[in-house]
Amino acid sequence: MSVYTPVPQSSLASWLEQFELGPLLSFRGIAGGIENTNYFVTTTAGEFVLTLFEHHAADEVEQFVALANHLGMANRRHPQLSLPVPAPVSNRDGQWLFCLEHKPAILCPRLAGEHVELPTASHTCQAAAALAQLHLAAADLKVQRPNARGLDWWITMAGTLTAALDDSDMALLRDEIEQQRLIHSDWLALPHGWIHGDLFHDNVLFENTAAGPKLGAILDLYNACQDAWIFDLAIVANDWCCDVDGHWDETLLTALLDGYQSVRPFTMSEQNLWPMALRAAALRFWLSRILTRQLQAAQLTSADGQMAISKDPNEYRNKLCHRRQSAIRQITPTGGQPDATR
Ligand SMILES: Nc1ncnc2c1ncn2[C@@H]1O[C@H](COP(=O)(O)OP(=O)(O)O)[C@@H](O)[C@H]1O
Ligand SMILES: N[C@@H](CCOP(=O)(O)O)C(=O)O
Repeated sequence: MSVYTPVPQSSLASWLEQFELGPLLSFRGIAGGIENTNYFVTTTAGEFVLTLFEHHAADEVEQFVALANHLGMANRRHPQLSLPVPAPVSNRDGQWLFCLEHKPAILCPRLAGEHVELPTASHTCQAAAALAQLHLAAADLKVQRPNARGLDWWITMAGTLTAALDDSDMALLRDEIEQQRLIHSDWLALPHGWIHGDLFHDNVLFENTAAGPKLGAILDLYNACQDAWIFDLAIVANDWCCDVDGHWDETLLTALLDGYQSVRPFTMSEQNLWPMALRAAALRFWLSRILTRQLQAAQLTSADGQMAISKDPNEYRNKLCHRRQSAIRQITPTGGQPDATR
């Protein structure tokens, strides 16, 4: 499980004394995370999630939390929105960012809902609509955070992988980066803003209601940054709407595109660059999964690592190959909005 930093019960109990949350009743590590250490924590005041950031400095955490607070406020101000994002709880002094076991740490309310293993059209449509709402609601947030896993990072990563990849994967990687480089000025002209950056289906919770599934939580804003909005939707498409080899589920893809465009229709330039956005999104997670594997292997050989969930990088290589080979369907039958209206 992905608990990299153990927190002893006595440390947690005394740390919790600074909040108005009553005493610790129970806690347990959360197996599902990849990057950070997470615990479910129960006190007499309710259920919370403790996150210890394994790879982020305190100032980066402040940026994510600024985004979470901004979205949370938009959600409260506009009840028609569906942006349930967890924002941290403050202690008696108003402090919400802490150092626990030498790591930046926050405590958030546990939001309602469960993970969905096999999203349906309803799940996918709601997630896509929420993503478009997130894009619009974050547009007036002043905090800046460029994408640290964009083109420059792909080029740097490729330079480190000559020994790790075979010749055909290396050729694929180099060619894809070159093709992305060629359209980069068009990419920069796309509608941009804050993106979630990692809205995989394991980062969304749904509640079961009498009226059907209802989006309960949007989690893990820790890859949030500024980039092209359709790149964010392409990340969702590649995870929610196809099999591990990249073959589309047309029903889910239609639900995704309809859900997003019910809130924010595409511009012409977004429609044109959608195929390249799908490829860019596949490339980004192929590379980050390779890096995660390498870091986890290094941790285990240094003997201080614990069992961690590691996702298969080749899934995203295969999706990239599929996106390069297949004819990509048009986003809208009637064409996108002129870019001037964005
Ligand atoms: N506020 C929350 N409410 C409910 N569950 C949460 C909350 N935060 C995290 N979780 C649970 O913890 C899991 C891991 O959290 P996540 O932020 O995705 O970690 P990581 O960054 O390590 O991938 C989530 O998939 C979810 O099951
Ligand atoms: N959801 C991602 C993991 C998160 O991305 P990272 O860049 O923070 O490692 C995946 O499934 O690969």
